Order: sequence, then structure tokens, then C-alpha cells
Amino acid sequence: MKEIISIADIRLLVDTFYSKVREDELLADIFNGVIKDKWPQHLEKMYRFWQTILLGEHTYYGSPFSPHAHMPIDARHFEQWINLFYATIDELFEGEKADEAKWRAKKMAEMFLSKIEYYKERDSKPLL
Ligand code: HEM
Repeated sequence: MKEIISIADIRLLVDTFYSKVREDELLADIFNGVIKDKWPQHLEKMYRFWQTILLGEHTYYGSPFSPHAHMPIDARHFEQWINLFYATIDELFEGEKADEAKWRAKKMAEMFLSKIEYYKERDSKPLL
């Protein structure tokens, strides 16, 4: 077991996590439906995202929430996303950054879910 200290560790984390996602009964179709043949680009973006968060090396400048705003996802999908993410971390890493990765992922999942629910409620309300 090792700590997360380098971009090679981030790549291993991201590659392992998304290979689980791509085999997951609940999540695979949602990801593939949006990403299609652009997996290399998605993975590259996600290396930068986690490199920025965990290593403090600022290489990601996107807006993380926007692409999720209208995906057909609810609490079950986020729960499964978190299960796979935690399983990936626990199988590969230990230490402070590993704990931080889990903590940050959980916080962002909660935030994404509450925003998605907010948009759904608002969209379903009649105008008058
Ligand atoms: C069930 C939950 C989730 C699903 C189905 C999902 C799916 C996706 C998909 C399909 C994309 C590609 C969007 C595109 O290229 O247009 C994406 C992008 C992204 N996701 Fe998620 N995601 C989920 C949860 C999360 C969580 C919890 C995080 C943060 C910890 C996250 C972080 C990101 C980031 C940073 C991007 C790139 C945004 C950009 O374009 O800059 N996602 N996600």
C-alpha cells in the first residue's frame, strides 16, 4: 500500500476507478452514453482534476458540476459512484491524501446530488 504523492498515483487512481465504472451495471451506460469514444479525453481531464485537488498542482480549469446538471442520475447512482471510488482508494492507497480523496469525493457527490434535485424540482413546477 502506498500514499498518493505523484501524478503517476493520480493516473493509477483514475484509470482503476473508471475501469470499474465502465463495467458497472448501473453506471456504465450513463457514462458511455455521454462520453462515447472520448474516454482518453475524459481520463486526461480527470487526471488534471484530481491532480489539482490532491497535489495542489493547478492543471484543471473547468466547471465540474455543469455537465452533470441534466444527467438522468439520482441518489442510487451517486451511492454507487462513491462505493466504487472508495473501493478503488482502499485497494490501492493509504494515508492522509487517500482519506482526503474520499472526503472530497463524498462532499462533491452530496453537492452535485442536491443541485440536481434542486433543478429537477424547479423544472417540474408549473410556471403559474
Ligand atoms: C453518478 C455520478 C456521476 C456520473 C454519472 C458522472 C458522469 C460524468 C460524465 C458522463 C462526465 C463527462 C461529461 C462530458 O464530457 O460532457 C463527467 C465529467 C466530470 N465529472 Fe462526473 N459523474 C458523476 C459524479 C461525479 C463526482 C461525484 C465528481 C467529483 C468528485 C465528478 C467529477 C467530474 C468532473 C470534474 C468532470 C469533468 C467536468 C469538465 O468537463 O470539466 N463526477 N461526469
